[in-house]
Amino acid sequence: MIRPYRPQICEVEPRSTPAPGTPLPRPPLPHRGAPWALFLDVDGSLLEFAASPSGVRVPPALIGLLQRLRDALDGALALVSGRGIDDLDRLFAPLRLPAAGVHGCELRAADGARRALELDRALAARLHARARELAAALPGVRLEPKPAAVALHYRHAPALAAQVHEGAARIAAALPGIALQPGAMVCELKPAGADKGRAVEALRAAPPFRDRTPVFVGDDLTDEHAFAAVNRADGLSVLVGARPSAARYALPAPADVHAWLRRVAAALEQGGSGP
Ligand SMILES: O=P(O)(O)OC[C@H]1O[C@H](O[C@H]2O[C@H](CO)[C@@H](O)[C@H](O)[C@H]2O)[C@H](O)[C@@H](O)[C@@H]1O
Repeated sequence: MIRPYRPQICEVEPRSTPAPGTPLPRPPLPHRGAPWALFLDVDGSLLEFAASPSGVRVPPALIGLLQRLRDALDGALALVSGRGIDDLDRLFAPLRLPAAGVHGCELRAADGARRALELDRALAARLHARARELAAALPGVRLEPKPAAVALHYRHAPALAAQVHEGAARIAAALPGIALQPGAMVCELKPAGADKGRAVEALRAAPPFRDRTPVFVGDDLTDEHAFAAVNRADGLSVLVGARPSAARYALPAPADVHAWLRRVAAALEQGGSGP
């Protein structure tokens, strides 16, 4: 039997500059008097990866847990994803949480107000046409069109990874204003001005996120922008998995994220876990 790889995680306080290869510590629990704002990535962090974007399973208990966290944080809980916000609402129904979608192209504030970075129509048409052509030339590569972006998935054709990245890089080079966003068995093309770090900063500019310690949990390269943003704000950056990262804490897998979030919810409901 092949056992899934579970990186070793140690239980010590983080050092400011861990030596390369040193396991990151597990994240702490909230303390009284230092309220958190929680920002959660979705695929690979809250949800296990699936064969296709529509194949993911949201455990029913996760919906209840997110609801508890939102209430205990006075609303300061947001999803920050490469998926569009409508897709997030469908997955996490009946919740409609504050969110950043499509790597920060879409934002929904706590009061429900939405804004979106829109691509020029002609540019969007060229982007989608070039991405369709590339996917058609690479059997097994699947196209996921999104508002203002496009994802080229090669989970079903891993041998084509290099061709997908090279083809996507050619598209980005030909279309000013479009940038590459590599991810888990995927290469995405998105507006150059959008990333998850800016999305977290935009959400933090308004209540209930403002003046709270930002805590970001993510697994992928797109999440590095958000790790950097919360590190700048003296927040907590939590990597799901094990790889070189700007994150200062780590958890091995989504199941461990759920377990930690349950402890966070319990600590918040009891008024914080310490002085
Ligand atoms: O920022 P995230 O919430 O982590 O979203 C990143 C991308 O996630 C989805 O793709 C990934 O998950 C799929 C389902 O498990 C998997 O099949 C795929 O290989 C992964 O790359 C989503 O489809 C993308 O739109 C998101 O950008």
